[in-house]
Amino acid sequence: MSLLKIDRITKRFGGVTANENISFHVKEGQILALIGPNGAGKTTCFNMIAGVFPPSEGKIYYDGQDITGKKPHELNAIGIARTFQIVKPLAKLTVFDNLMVASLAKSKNIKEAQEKAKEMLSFTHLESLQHIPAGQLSIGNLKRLEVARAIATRPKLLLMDEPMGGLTPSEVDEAIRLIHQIRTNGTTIVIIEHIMKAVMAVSDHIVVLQNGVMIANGDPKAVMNDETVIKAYLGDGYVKSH
Ligand SMILES: Nc1ncnc2c1ncn2[C@@H]1O[C@H](COP(=O)(O)OP(=O)(O)OP(=O)(O)O)[C@@H](O)[C@H]1O
Repeated sequence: MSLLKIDRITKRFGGVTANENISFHVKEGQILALIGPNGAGKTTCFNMIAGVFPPSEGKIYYDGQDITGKKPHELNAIGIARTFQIVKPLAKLTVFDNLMVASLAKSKNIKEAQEKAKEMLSFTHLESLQHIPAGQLSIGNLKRLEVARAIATRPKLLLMDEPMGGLTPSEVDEAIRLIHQIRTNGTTIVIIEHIMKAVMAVSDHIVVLQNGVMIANGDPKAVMNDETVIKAYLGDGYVKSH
């Protein structure tokens, strides 16, 4: 069953058409990667799903419900969470308190929120850093905190905007493991990512955008071997996988 269905969405900013007539769906329990060159329209598409702004045309359905034009807090309440490309923690609060703030957004029960915050610390391997102000974390740990904050609200659908940007190769491997674990725990994921190794390691399905238009949509191997995708995105030096 589809958890998320994007139905012919278009977004115009004045004279710029950032997304044009885009349709795809994400099955429950799957990971869909949204890829494409800089300026392709990936973040615009995310912003519409996350309720930052509505599409100019088209509809978005979540769990069978029309959510077009709903606000981020309304979407959060029905199980949609998001991580940002530029991570913005509450810099002066400790790692633990950042997770408390996130947990309390869902449950007003302090004990329950503390339990959830501890569970998220352990899940993202941040226990040893829990008393440190979030502003002092490395990029890798900040990205982990960002994921922990998003999943503390127990989402059914998690939108991840470039979770691996700026990570070292071993941190990328760690992030891949974390994403698999989140999916195993029952969360469906849509991820924007530029690191192709990570995209291939996590995704069940890939959608490729270029200049606001969807140029491919399908199984990762088939998409990566598609001539249009290779030309548009991967470059002539890319070697097909078989
Ligand atoms: N708020 C806005 N107002 C005007 N134009 C915008 C706005 N947001 C995005 N655009 C334009 O829409 C197009 C798509 O941008 P978008 O940020 O969605 O691409 P992207 O694929 O996420 O790129 P990147 O990989 O660099 O983050 C670009 O031409 C961008 O300049």
